[in-house]
Amino acid sequence: MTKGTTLIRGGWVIPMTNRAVYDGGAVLMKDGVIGAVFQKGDELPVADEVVDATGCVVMPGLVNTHCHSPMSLFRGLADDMPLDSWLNDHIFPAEAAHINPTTVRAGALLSCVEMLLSGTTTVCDGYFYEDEVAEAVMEVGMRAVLGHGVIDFPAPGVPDPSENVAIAEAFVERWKNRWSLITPSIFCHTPHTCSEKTIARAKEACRRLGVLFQIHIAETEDDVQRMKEDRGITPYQLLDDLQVLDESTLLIHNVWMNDGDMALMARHGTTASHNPGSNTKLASGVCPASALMDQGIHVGLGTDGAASNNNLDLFNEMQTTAKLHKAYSLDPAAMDAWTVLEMATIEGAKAIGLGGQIGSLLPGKRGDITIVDMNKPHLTPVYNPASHLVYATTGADVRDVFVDGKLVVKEGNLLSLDVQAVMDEVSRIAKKIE
Ligand SMILES: CSC[C@H]1O[C@@H](n2cnc3c(O)ncnc32)[C@H](O)[C@@H]1O
Ligand SMILES: [Zn+2]
Repeated sequence: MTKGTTLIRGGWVIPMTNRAVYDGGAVLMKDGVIGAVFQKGDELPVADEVVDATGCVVMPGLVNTHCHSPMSLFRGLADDMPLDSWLNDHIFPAEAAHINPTTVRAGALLSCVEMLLSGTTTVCDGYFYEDEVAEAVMEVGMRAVLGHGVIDFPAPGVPDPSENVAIAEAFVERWKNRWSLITPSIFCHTPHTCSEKTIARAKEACRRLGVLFQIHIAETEDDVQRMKEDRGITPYQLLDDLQVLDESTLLIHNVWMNDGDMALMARHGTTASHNPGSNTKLASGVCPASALMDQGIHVGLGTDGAASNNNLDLFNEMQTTAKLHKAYSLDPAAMDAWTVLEMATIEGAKAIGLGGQIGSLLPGKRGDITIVDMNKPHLTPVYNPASHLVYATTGADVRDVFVDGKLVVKEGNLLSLDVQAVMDEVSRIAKKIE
């Protein structure tokens, strides 16, 4: 099923343009774009294709605001340890030994398959050999913001760090107008592993090319302590001094921050990615996501890579988000289901610069739609579909997925490629890694 007109009818339509559920509603797509959303009783148009979504939720495709898609290669390789040893003793050595264009492509394909099958239609990614990630994204048929990695030591595909920003810039030039579903970007690793000069040059390139700048920040207490000891400022003050904070900068993690840091983000319109699965597994801490949103900051949800999560299921991430913040604040009303659903859809889309294109079923936006089957024992009965999406659904409940109006997952099966072959290739590579 490709473009033309498609009518998805029946079920609970949750457009995320407001906090409404249209029981027995319908959605019309025309030429890959949302044409109209109907409520029960509205006269429905004739369409080329009709999808019966009775017993299902029809919602915008989920938006994963932070991932390193090739890292599914390292899923389960190093668990139950803090970020510092996970990264320095296990992941960086594994990357130095095993990351090359072939392995990046295989890992990225596997991650894209996992994300699409679990209802995520857009991912904001960052890694090395990002051209290979882009090729994988195109092959599978997903939407993505892809950041080429920048770090001030030798990295996969970037043996000479003095060329890191130039290589990232060339990636952006190559992909800027290549395929409508791919938006290129530049990803600086952290304010510790990139010098002030590197960060400033990378952001200057992003401004000139009109693309998103991404950076991990304040992930652990030690990250912030070291910066305070070395320079007497917080990482946020550093980025402010370097004039990096604006609406096209996505700050990832934001765990150890103070009121002044939040005020800086709010003043500049800087956006945030909240990654509770990774932050809890690495015991990094809890991002003050509610306080950020109270300041008007757009906060999206991210899985981070599968090596620190260890899955890429945004339904799982939504549940973690809601429960973590309730337990942490001792307030059961904190992070209610609608707030979390907004983070996984419209707020995430805004956070990565795609708020005008995706994240809700507003007429004129691209046709990225996830259909979730509620006819399951663990989703019965249905009083409130929004509640089920956050507290009871898993990615395995996703039935159909459309990206840009094209059906890519049908009845739980990926249409674009052979999933077993993708899994086999990653298992083959993993034999050399262990
Ligand atoms: C330039 S981004 C790719 C780079 O980042 C590493 N990475 C993956 N997850 C994390 C994390 O949570 N904190 C810091 N760095 C991370 C990844 O291994 C790549 O080397
Ligand atoms: Zn990350």
